[in-house]
Amino acid sequence: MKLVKTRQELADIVTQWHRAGETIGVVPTMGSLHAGHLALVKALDGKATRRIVTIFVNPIQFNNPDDFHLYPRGLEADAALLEETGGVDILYAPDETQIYAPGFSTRVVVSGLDAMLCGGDRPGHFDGVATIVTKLFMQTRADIAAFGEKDFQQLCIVRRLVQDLDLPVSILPVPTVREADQLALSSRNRRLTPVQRARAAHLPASLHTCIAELKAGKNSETCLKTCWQDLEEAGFTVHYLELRSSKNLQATQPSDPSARLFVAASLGDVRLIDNMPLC
Ligand SMILES: Nc1ncnc2c1ncn2[C@@H]1O[C@H](COP(=O)(O)OP(=O)(O)OP(=O)(O)O)[C@@H](O)[C@H]1O
Ligand SMILES: CC(C)(CO)[C@@H](O)C(=O)[O-]
Ligand code: BAL
Repeated sequence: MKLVKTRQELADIVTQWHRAGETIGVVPTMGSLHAGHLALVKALDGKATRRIVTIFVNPIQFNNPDDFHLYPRGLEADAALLEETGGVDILYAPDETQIYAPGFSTRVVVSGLDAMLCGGDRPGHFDGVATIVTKLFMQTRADIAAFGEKDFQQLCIVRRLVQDLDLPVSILPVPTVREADQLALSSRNRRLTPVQRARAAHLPASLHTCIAELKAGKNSETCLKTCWQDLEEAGFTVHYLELRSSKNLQATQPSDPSARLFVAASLGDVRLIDNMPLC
């Protein structure tokens, strides 16, 4: 695996790959890699002949400066994990100068999908995500890109932007990888204290309970209210808990086969998200 830090070096390599008829797969990340990220790399097996993992903690997608400064970072450990796992040709870890030149003022806005759920309590977040993802697609010239279903709204927004801008990349969704207690793996989990980490298991457990009740035909407003209260009793501050369609993220009913339960909730200043389908 080669560590590449400049967009010029990356451009030289991907140009050669394209000339040689290689298919390029990319996994965009913000680092502090875990088994969820490795599952995205693995999902490219048989779909790309060359694989790039990008690591860039993108300042413009953070609405909260503390969240940006406290975001876990560790390039050496990330590089070692990828090297040990194998199958990655390039780790692209640019600094800010390679991404946002002085005077940078363009934003990619996927309107509609960006205002709800995480877009509601992280204003501007998805403009930052759509902008960096578009830039990473251009810089890596990827044919295929893997994204996790843990960040389901992000996945929907990336699909929309690829379709709307005719970008020549296909999007590969990858199911959420979970810990033994069902907590979704996330880089931010590292910021939880041991007590918070133990409590965090309430998040997937409450979603499972809520889904079982919805499927049993109980009133959906009551189920969501009870689930919200359960989470608050477990120490969470709940930002949203909503039933939405996986297809278009619009509000929906439990009888909709595409219905999915979405949650964002914080323990202290660590904000966690999760989502699960009803079917
Ligand atoms: N548990 C997981 N299972 C599958 N994919 C995941 C998981 N966690 C993250 N991903 C995916 O990895 C990619 C990079 O995400 P990112 O680097 O932000 O990691 P993260 O663990 O989601 O961190 P955080 O949510 O704390 O920012 C995204 O496509 C994301 O959906
Ligand atoms: C897609 C992404 C790498 C863009 O910064 C980020 O939002 C993430 O890690 O999910
Ligand atoms: N995993 C999504 C990136 C973020 O929370 O900013």
